[in-house]
Amino acid sequence: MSVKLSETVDSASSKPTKRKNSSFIDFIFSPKHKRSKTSGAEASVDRKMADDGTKREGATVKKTKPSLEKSRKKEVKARLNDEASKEIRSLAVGTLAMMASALSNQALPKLLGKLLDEKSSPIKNMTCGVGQICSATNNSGSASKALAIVVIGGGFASFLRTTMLNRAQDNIAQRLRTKLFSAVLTDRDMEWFVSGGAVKSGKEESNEADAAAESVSESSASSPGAIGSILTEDVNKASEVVTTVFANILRSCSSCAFATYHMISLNPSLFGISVSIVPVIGAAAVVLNKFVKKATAKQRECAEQAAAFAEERISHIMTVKLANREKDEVQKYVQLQEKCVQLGRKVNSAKGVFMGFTFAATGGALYMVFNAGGTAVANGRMTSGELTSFATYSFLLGLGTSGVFKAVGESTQGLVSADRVYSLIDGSPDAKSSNESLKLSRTSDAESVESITLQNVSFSYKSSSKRTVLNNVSLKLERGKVIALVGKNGSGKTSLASVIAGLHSPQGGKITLQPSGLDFTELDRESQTSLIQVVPQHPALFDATIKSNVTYSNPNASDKDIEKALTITNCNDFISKLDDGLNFRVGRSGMRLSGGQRQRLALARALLSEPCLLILDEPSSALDAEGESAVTDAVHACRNGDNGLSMGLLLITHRAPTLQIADSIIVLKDGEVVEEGTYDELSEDKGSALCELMSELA
Ligand SMILES: Nc1ncnc2c1ncn2[C@@H]1O[C@H](COP(=O)(O)OP(=O)(O)OP(=O)(O)O)[C@@H](O)[C@H]1O
Repeated sequence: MSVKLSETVDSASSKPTKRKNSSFIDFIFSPKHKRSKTSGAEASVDRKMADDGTKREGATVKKTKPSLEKSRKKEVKARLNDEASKEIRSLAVGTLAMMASALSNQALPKLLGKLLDEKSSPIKNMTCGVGQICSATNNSGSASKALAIVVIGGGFASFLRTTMLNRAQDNIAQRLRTKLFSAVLTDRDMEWFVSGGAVKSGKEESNEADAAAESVSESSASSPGAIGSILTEDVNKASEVVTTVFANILRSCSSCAFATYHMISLNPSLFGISVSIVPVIGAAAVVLNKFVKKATAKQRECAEQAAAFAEERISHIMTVKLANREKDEVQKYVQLQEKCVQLGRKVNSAKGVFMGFTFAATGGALYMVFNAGGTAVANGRMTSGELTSFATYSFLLGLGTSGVFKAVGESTQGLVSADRVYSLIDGSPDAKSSNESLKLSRTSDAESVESITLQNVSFSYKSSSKRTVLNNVSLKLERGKVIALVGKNGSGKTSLASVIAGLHSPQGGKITLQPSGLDFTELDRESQTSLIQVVPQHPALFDATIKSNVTYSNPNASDKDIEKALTITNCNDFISKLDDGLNFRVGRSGMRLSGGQRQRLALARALLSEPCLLILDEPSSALDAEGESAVTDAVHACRNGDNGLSMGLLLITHRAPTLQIADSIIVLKDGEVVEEGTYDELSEDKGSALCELMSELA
């Protein structure tokens, strides 16, 4: 059998591939405007350090030391810079346009002052001819013309700034979303999804949670609601950091610089008075920034919990309604929302205090400026137009200063979000790298597999690793043979099926392909799914047409193949009665079909990929009639494979008629195989584990 290394799916593509020596945002965030030098190697060391000292299973990071927080921050910034560098053209045009619009804003006060002086002293701008006939010189319209140019130019620059920066932001957000979605879908094993992704970060935070929050699953990190919240809100905030927020900081800084220059050139002593408030506002901003950062992290976590809660209740709406718990659930959701709102209020109050404080301080400074400036005008040291210009520049300086602080606050929030995004992208270090996987050729290698053998397979779930769910399980699954797997509830049947299908990796023993002896767990997912298909007890269908649901396992299947799979599974009968036939939309989770019809379609889907082994988890008793014939169809398909290529069938069942058609029965008890034999052999021995089990179930 020829085996080649898989074409590597670059799982690392979701991780930073290069680091820039200097960064947009280091300039902004570095306290002394010190550029961070983060090489790829440094970044990986950073990540290792972070991994060593932090609990980073899944989506969350538990910070233990300030230094780690620093290195993580550095890494997040470097990765955002990588993203920004891909949008350099839009960012450059947008930033230049923003600077141009800032310049036009700066020119306005001077031109307005000039216009005021021209209008208030028209005589200065008049030329008087012989006979004292005076007329306004061309000079009187110069301020108006310049104003018109500045206003139109400024408008165009604003248009350019908005479109280019938003374009860059949308592109970055789109790439982050794609990476994140791809990481979640491809890099995570089933364990991550079923165990909730992670132990939540910051126990100290959950201690503060109120009763409602505590009642919500602590492990919501991998819930669709939580992931959805990160995909939308956090990605938006993260992409803003290197686009609009960065440009806002630049604009505000340049605004401050220009205003300062003009104010000094107009009246240096007045400038001294007006900037006396800056250190006070700066100190307030530093305090605020620290608080906002902490509160934002808590707020985002709370939003994630609420989203996970809502998503779970909506997806299990039937259970909620059957238990008549709608009002209770709404109440819990309200409590969660209240908790989030309270955290949001803290952030908003802090911002409000800062804005109010800034307003009062700026107002005070303006009062002092006008007081001293009025005297200067009265003494003829300044014109009223110059004072107006000065006051407007003071206003712009205040606006610029608060703009810088506001943008720094936003970037702090954005970095918190970016950290959440990258933590989810990076994921669990246990996820199998596709680089290490083997790929089977579908046509030759997969078809040559005659059986799949389990030798002393042991397995525990990582979330409860001390409990052995499967213990030294050995069995052989051959093409053309039907094996029935029986056992009490919780004996490990579904877990065994998941391990065989490659959804979970066993901690002990081996699963090998015969006759090649290849290790099944070493294969990539594509090869694994080409060999083994599972039809679960409650198969999931997507809200799409019957055809796209059936071809989900093999999108390239021909119409002939689809027709054949539907015929084998006896789907044609009910499909022909539907208005749109194969194009009938099955509704969310296939709810527009009966349980048995869903089971049949799932069976057709599994057969369409022509596996070596099919695992069928029998439907529950409520679906008995339909389920039974679906099982019969599966048995038929197993024994009468195409081109003489039959398939193995592992049936998880309890029903006697199914047991009778099986070639062999395996009885599982507490994760161990306690009995194996034909139905006749095992049912003859009244003391057998099978008889004991059947009498218990009767
Ligand atoms: N995701 C999980 N994390 C931790 N433990 C789990 C998980 N899933 C199942 N278990 C545990 O593993 C054991 C075997 O469960 P499994 O679902 O395989 O049993 P089963 O034989 O299929 O049961 P049933 O007949 O009720 O479907 C159970 O004790 C169960 O509590």
